[in-house]
Amino acid sequence: MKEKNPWHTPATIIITVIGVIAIVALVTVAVLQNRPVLQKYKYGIVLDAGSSHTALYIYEWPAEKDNNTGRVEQKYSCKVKGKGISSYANTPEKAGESLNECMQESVKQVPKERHHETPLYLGATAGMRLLNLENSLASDKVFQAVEKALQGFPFSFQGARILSGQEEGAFGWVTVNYLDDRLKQGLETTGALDLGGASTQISFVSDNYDISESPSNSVTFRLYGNDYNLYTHSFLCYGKDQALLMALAHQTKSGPKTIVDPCFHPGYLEQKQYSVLYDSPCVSARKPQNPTTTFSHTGAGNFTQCQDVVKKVFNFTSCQYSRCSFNDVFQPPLQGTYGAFSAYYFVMDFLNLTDASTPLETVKQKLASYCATPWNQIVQQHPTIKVKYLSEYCFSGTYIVTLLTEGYNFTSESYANINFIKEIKGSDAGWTLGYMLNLTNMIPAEAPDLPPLPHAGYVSVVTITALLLFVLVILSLFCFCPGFKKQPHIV
Ligand SMILES: O=P(O)(O)OP(=O)(O)OP(=O)(O)OC[C@H]1O[C@@H](n2cnc3c(O)ncnc32)[C@H](O)[C@@H]1O
Ligand SMILES: [Ca+2]
Repeated sequence: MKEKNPWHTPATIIITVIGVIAIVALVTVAVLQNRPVLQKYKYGIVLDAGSSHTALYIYEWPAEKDNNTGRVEQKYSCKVKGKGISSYANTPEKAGESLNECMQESVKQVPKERHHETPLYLGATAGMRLLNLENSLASDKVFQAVEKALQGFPFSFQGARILSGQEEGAFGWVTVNYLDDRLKQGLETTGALDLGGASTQISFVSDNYDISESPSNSVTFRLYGNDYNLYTHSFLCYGKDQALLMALAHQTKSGPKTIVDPCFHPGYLEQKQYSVLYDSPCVSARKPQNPTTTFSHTGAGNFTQCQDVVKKVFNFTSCQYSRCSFNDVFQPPLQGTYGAFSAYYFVMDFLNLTDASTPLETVKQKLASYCATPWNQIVQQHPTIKVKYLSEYCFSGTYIVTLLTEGYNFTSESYANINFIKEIKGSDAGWTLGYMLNLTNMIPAEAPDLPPLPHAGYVSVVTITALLLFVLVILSLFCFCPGFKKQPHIV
């Protein structure tokens, strides 16, 4: 006699098969219905026409989610060869031509079917601000040439313009906090420090400060349901190239034939032209009366003396507000952490000083020893680095430390809150992303309604519930239907 398995009745087999089919069907429908839609992307292009060079960035985001949950990421970047567009004041057509190579590459990078709907923006910063101050006709011509060149590409060109200093500072802050996911999550924000060639920006949220004390330094945002009261200031002429010109102008007031500059390495010697040095609105007013045509620029390599020279480019004597940074500019108390990018990063990275755990005192000691290193030794140690950059790292490092401590009032303690960064999660830190997010209304004022569960959680809950229901049905059949009870079958 063989006991037959009581589950092997036609009824249980049919119920089991139907049950399994039902569960598979239920889970499949739920997963398909709620699966993220096949990823199609949209694109936006921003040209950052800086004082020293132009860079192109292509951003990409999932097509279905452009106004709430989708992340915008940098897909591609291209460094335009040559100098910034403001350097083409005398040959404006060349400013337009200079953009062709990167633009042609963008045509390949963005899928063809998206070309016509991809917005293209050009924002110019301090180089064009200075050219506009000096010669507005020349700056208009440069813009005309650039616009003509950009209109020749298949994208949706949205115009070329000069950003105000407030915009440049505020959009840099938006970029850093967007990439760090601080805005969407309503987390404490991080400040943004941007050091360009011709201007520098500081932007941060400081609680309990009175906006009305200096309304021009205040920008208010409502992003993802949170209000932000941002302090921002852009110092024209305080980018590292113009600051160097100002420091040299201080040392050549009397029009000497030779200067011994503590911000350059011992043994450094270069003949420089007065006409080139004073060819900028940041210094032109200080031009000596009867200078020789050239002067010998020699180095002494002394950090402390270099700091004294650098301090002379700041004016600390007057402040009409409750507190100031420098040049009679209001600045509320520093607060929180800061991301320092562009030249802050390039310079501190070269000097191996980007580690946030390096104390300010150590930074100064390392700079002092770097500045004191003879020029021929520096050149030998770094054969691949552009000589112009190489010769200026001592000045630039000293300028950065002086700007942060004497200018913005960072102390040994608060200096530890500065992170020197180039990019965040693969996207470069800078104003361009924030500018595009703003112009495409990609950051909503109110928090988007998100589904209560993430997709994976939703699928798990549906699967587990279906399984539980199935087990429950089988158990109840087993308990309450007599035909399902275990019975010996006599064969
Ligand atoms: O914001 P503005 O003032 O318009 O200027 P920019 O946008 O052209 O300025 P960048 O941040 O691109 O660069 C800032 C400065 O850093 C310089 N720079 C770029 N790469 C560098 C490197 O690797 N080492 C040293 N300096 C560098 C560059 O020449 C500028 O003087
Ligand atoms: Ca810049």
